[in-house]
Amino acid sequence: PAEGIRCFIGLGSNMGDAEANIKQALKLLANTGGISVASRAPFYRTAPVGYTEQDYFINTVAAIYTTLSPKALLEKLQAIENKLGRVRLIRWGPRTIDLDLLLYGNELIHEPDLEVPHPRMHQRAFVVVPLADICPDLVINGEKVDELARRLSGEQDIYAI
Ligand SMILES: Nc1nc2nc(S)n(CCO)c2c(=O)[nH]1
Repeated sequence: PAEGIRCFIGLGSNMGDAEANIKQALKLLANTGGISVASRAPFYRTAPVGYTEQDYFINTVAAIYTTLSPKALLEKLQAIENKLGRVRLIRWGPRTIDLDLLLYGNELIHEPDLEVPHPRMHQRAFVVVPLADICPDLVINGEKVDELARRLSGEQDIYAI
């Protein structure tokens, strides 16, 4: 059986070969001590939200189990972003890879450098739609994630690829 806490990670890329970047990030994640990748959703092409003057993204969500603490897990995610050449030119701007810690078990974490559940995840089709693919019974912000996915995908451009 998988060991540790079940977490959900959002993966996104809109620079370079986005699908290859995400596949590489998943491989690095699976090869990280203290992390096992349990499942991932299909890939989606998604309209940029937040900073919209940029290309469409490829997004997915993965379920992992980890024995790492939230901070240690966050450091591993950032290390993978750096390894794949993440350059922060414009905050919210284009990126080769983005790994967001969405959920860490049922924990609520409010620290300057870490907020879990991710504060904007319930507003983002690019998170909620793939999340509903792998865990439709989750409840986010008091709403079943599969209902949230149906509602948000009617408002934001998102295409299964
Ligand atoms: N569609 C889409 N829009 C985004 N805006 C930001 S910021 N990001 C980076 C993830 O927080 C994304 C993204 O991954 N996908």
